[in-house]
Order: sequence, then C-alpha cells, then structure tokens
Amino acid sequence: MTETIIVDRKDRVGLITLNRPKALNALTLQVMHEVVAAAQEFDRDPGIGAILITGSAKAFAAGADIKEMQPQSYLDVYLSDWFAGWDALARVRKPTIAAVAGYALGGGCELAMLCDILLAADTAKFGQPEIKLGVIPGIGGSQRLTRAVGKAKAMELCLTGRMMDAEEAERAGLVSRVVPADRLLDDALETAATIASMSLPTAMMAKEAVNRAFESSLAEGILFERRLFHATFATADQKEGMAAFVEKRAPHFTHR
Ligand SMILES: CC(C)(O)CC(=O)SCCNC(=O)CCNC(=O)[C@H](O)C(C)(C)COP(=O)(O)OP(=O)(O)OC[C@H]1O[C@@H](n2cnc3c(N)ncnc32)[C@H](O)[C@@H]1OP(=O)(O)O
Repeated sequence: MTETIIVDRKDRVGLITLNRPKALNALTLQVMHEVVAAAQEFDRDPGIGAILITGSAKAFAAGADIKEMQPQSYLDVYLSDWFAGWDALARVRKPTIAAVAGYALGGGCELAMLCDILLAADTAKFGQPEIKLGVIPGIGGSQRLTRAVGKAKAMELCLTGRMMDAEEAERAGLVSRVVPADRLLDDALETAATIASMSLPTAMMAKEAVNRAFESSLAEGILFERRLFHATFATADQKEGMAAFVEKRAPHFTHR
C-alpha cells in the first residue's frame, strides 16, 4: 500500500495513478521509486499486457517536486545522479500509455514522454518550464520533446517555458489523440485493453521495432524490423492469428 500512487489492474491492464492531488502530483523521488517499481512489477507479470499511467483531472503531474529540489547542491544531485532512476521506465518492455489531463509540466511532460503512447484530454497542457526556475529539463525533455515535435517548437518551449494545449500538442505530434476530459480514462483503458488483447510477444516486438527508428539508420531499422517480423513466425500467436483470419473468426492469443 502506498500513498503517492494507486496501483490497480483491470483485466490485462496495469493501472498506475499518481496520487498527490494537493501538490498537483509533483514528482518526488519517492513517487519515482513507486512508479518505476509498479511498472517493473507489471512488466514481470505474465497476466499484464499493457501499462497505463494517469494523474488527476487537474494535473497529470506539474513537474518534479520543486520543494524537494530547492535545497540540493550540485554535488548532491551529481553524486546521487538525481532523476537517473526514471530511465528504468524507458526499459519497460511492455507497451506503456500515459493518459494526460490538466498540467503535464517539466518532469510531468517528461514522464508522459517516457511512455509509448500519449493520450490527452482536451484540458491537457504540456510544457518544459524549467527555464523559469533557472534549470533545464533533466528527465529527457530536451531530447524526447525535440524528437516528438521537432527542433523549432521544442526550442521555443524549452527557452520560453510556454505551455501548449492539447490541440497544439496533437498537431505537433506529441500526442496520438485528444479526447473529451470526461472520456479520458475510459478511452485510455479501452486502448490499453485493446493492446493487451493482442499477442504479448508480438506487441513487445512492435514496440521494439518502432523505438529502434529513433536509434538507428533507416537501413539498420528496416533490417531490425525484418528480423523481428521473421521471429513472429516462431510464435503460436502468428499461427493462431493467421488461421483465425482464414477461418473468419476472432483470434485467441495465448501470448506464446
Ligand atoms: C525534472 C526537471 C529537471 O525537468 C525539472 C522539473 O520538473 S522542474 C518543475 C517544472 N514545473 C513547474 O515549474 C510547474 C510548477 N507549478 C506551477 O507553475 C503551478 O503550480 C501551476 C501553473 C502548475 C498551477 O498553478 P495553480 O493552479 O495556481 O496551483 P498552485 O497553487 O501553484 O499549486 C497548488 C499546489 O501544488 C504545489 N505545486 C505545484 N507544482 C509543484 C511542483 N512542481 N513542485 C512542488 N509543488 C508543486 C504548489 O506549491 C501548491 O502547493 P502549496 O504551496 O499551496 O502547498
């Protein structure tokens, strides 16, 4: 039992809800440890096929906890490699979704971008306002935001601290879809459940293949994709998926 997050499961979906509403879900190191531990637990759980991270109606997360950071010295943050723990979330192998309503600022935007799919409520506001605090993004914001929205917009957001609304974030390619706020959780759960109903090894390979596009040349990425495509033929789920299509019935994947 924890206080800063709520961990739940719905069918094959692992649900992590940030739960510091009075502090707009500001991300302390404790929150980080709990989110990462919960995600890793779901990653190990064969009964889970997708992981969903969400916050409250007012804030997904308004950033790293400024009150926790304020007293730290250079040596404190350097020696403890402050925030390096979040990198573990990028190594979760199952598909992850961030469902964002309200503020996703600084570390909040970075947490959302650590996920594979970003769904936004029409109330969502994204930004990297660290510059207003005299710092720069520290959980990958300058890198992932630039890859998502391009240099021009990322540079403006990081240098001015301006927030962008959900519509602008969708146009810029940061979010996959915007939905009415009162539909966000249901919609995100539906999306997660759809992914979790697919063959787990195939979904994991699809995730790996898409992520490889950011880390290799086109030729290397295409070769990587082809090898994984070949590998899907070693799974029972490929036999089942194609048989089901030919027999005009729904597939029953066993995740093997
Ligand atoms: C990881 C890195 C390196 O990338 C760094 C970061 O993430 S740095 C943090 C980046 N985020 C911000 O700078 C946003 C800070 N918050 C705000 O600007 C405002 O809170 C707001 C615009 C999101 C919302 O404003 P408002 O509705 O007026 O609410 P507030 O009264 O300001 O906040 C309510 C309550 O929450 C506390 N709060 C909000 N954000 C944080 C935060 N990031 N860290 C710690 N606490 C936060 C705020 O202090 C209020 O609590 P009380 O002081 O009233 O107890």
